[in-house]
Amino acid sequence: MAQRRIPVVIVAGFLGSGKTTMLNHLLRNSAGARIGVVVNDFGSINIDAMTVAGQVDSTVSLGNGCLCCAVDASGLDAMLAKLAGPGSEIDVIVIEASGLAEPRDLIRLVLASECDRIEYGGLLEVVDAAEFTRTRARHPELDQHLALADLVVLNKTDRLDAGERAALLAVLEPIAVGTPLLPTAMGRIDPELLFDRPRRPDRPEVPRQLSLTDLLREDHEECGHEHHLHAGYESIEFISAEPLNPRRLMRFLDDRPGGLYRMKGVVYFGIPDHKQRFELHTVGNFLRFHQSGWSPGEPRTTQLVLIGAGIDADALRSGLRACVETDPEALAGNDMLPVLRYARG
Ligand SMILES: Nc1nc2c(ncn2[C@@H]2O[C@H](COP(=O)(O)OP(=O)(O)OP(=O)(O)O)[C@@H](O)[C@H]2O)c(=O)[nH]1
Repeated sequence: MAQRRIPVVIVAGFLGSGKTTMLNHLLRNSAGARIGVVVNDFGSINIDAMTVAGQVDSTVSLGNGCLCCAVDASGLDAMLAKLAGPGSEIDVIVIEASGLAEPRDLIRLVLASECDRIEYGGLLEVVDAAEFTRTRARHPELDQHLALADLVVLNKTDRLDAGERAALLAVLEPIAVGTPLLPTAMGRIDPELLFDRPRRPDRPEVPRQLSLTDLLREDHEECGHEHHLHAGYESIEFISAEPLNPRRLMRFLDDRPGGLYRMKGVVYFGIPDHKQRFELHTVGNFLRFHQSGWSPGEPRTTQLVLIGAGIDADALRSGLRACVETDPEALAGNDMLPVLRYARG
């Protein structure tokens, strides 16, 4: 199977909105994923806490398999190539946009990258909920950033009461039309909203002593409960042994509700010439399919997980059930065109 490209997620947000706080949170709660973080200076990333294993030039190797590197926009492509180089063990690359460039320019840089081991993975805009009105007055371009974002992280909601929060959501919704708004405090987003837990069958987990990184995980710090990050999110599973109709699934995806932060899993379309396994991956508005072959003996089934807040589970399940094709013979190759627009090998 071809090596999967490494998704590159861009994190933007105005000064002090909480980008670094969120990155530190992701590094401490990476769920086994190896994260490459690109910042424009190391200053605020909590490197001490991550057991620094070594520093080479502008790259710091973190104890949990994550890498952190500092570049300006001109060095970005070279750094992406380095992070994603042959034998790279990085699962996801996160670029903190502050001081580097406008998010739009960064997206262009990533899309135009000559490195064929990466792919653009979406834009997260971090917003300081308490300062939103003042920030917007000083930086009217914030509206464009919000419109461009795939997921808006509404941080510092601890500083708002319920009425202020509702008023802010009412202002934001028409600016970021259809884009999921994710309220958080201290950037504590569930890492699985951004990337999958890696499966490393070649290296089974062996029992071991807790490392410093394990001990620093906020799960342990706060309540010792592994899955508390999922609290407040709802997770829905959908399984179908019958193939899905690609056009109907794309219509379902186009209309997915704003509270649906993440979808992941495998889709089986079963259309002649397109009988491959299509892995679906959405982060907010961002959507991508990865095509690959089925492993020997792997059942040809669609299996999806939907994660969100305030979502109507029954409506989503019945929406997906309506995508099941009862007459696959009626489908032709060109029914796959809407899917293939979002697909990579
Ligand atoms: N009350 C509160 N404070 C927060 C929250 N998130 C971050 N902070 C604080 O806000 C300040 C700025 O956070 P950073 O994470 O450094 O913000 P940033 O976007 O990386 O800032 P720059 O790198 O300067 O652009 C820090 O003092 C954080 O501790 C939150 O949800 N609630």
